Amino acid sequence: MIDDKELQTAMSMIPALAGQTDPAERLGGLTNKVYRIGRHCLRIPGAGTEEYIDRANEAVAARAAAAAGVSPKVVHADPTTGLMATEFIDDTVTMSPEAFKSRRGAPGRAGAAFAKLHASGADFPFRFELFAMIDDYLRILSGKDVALPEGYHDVVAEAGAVREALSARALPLAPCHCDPLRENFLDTGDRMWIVDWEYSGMNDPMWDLGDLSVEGGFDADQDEEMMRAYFGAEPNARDRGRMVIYKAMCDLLWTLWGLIQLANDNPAEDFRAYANTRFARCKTLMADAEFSMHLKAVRA
Ligand SMILES: Nc1ncnc2c1ncn2[C@@H]1O[C@H](COP(=O)(O)OP(=O)(O)O)[C@@H](O)[C@H]1O
Ligand SMILES: N[C@@H](CCOP(=O)(O)O)C(=O)O
Repeated sequence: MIDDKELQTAMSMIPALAGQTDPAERLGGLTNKVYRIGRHCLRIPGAGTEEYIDRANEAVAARAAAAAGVSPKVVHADPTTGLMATEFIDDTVTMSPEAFKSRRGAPGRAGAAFAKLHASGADFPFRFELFAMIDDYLRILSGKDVALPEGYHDVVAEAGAVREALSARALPLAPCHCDPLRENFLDTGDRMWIVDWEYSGMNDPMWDLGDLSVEGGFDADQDEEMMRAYFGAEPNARDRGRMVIYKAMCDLLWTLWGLIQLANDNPAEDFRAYANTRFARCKTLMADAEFSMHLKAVRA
């Protein structure tokens, strides 16, 4: 008997879970409550996520990603409340920077999973556009009592050159995950599953690769392995450049996401430190001599 009112209510709303007697095991999760219950994974949306997550978009994307063969089958997805259940994928390792290093071929398997997703032909309802997302998060934050890191607006202004370079030679939009945290990658050793479609949308496909590189703490060899598996060949300077530029840009965006968590009193971690660390890394990456070289390659 599950002794948790919220969990019981959630289960009662999902036909596949109603009346289940298997014990519920709480899994990791930064903003939501995620449980394993028998053959299923149940996700109860976290407080405040309705401000910035479109659950109808997520439901479409999660189903399309499952159809593309990169994500577990969706058993239930309520486009209004965001209550979701998927098939639980057994015998996987939830990825971490250490696991991406120690599990041979893991960056390549992640690259191959992205290639499958991006080439799937899926049409996600949301358009994930970095600078529109920054504006949106700034608007949400303007109604909250949280200070931006000093110099944030200056760096956004500086990123104007990045925006111009990226749009000068824009790649066709692809259905992207857009939030490839390492914990969203589940490795069987033969293939990489991807979960959690909350932020997904049509996007520049190189965003997914750059973001995973940062989240997975990849070194240059791991970047190359991921890109070679993705392209099925050595990447050209322009694609490599886009990937590297997005490493800094995802830090610029997720800094604001961290501040929203801080304002919403999310207890999962110290989100002031999280935002400061991401913003500092963004500035370091943008100041690197290689960054200008990659910008040049993107424009060429
Ligand atoms: N279908 C699934 N099968 C196995 N494990 C899963 C599944 N879905 C999620 N998980 C595990 O639960 C964790 C948290 O899920 P996630 O949806 O990413 O929550 P959050 O968005 O709050 O981080 C994942 O890191 C993964 O380990
Ligand atoms: N987009 C954020 C993390 C979102 O985490 P989730 O666990 O709520 O999906 C980031 O990249 O930091």
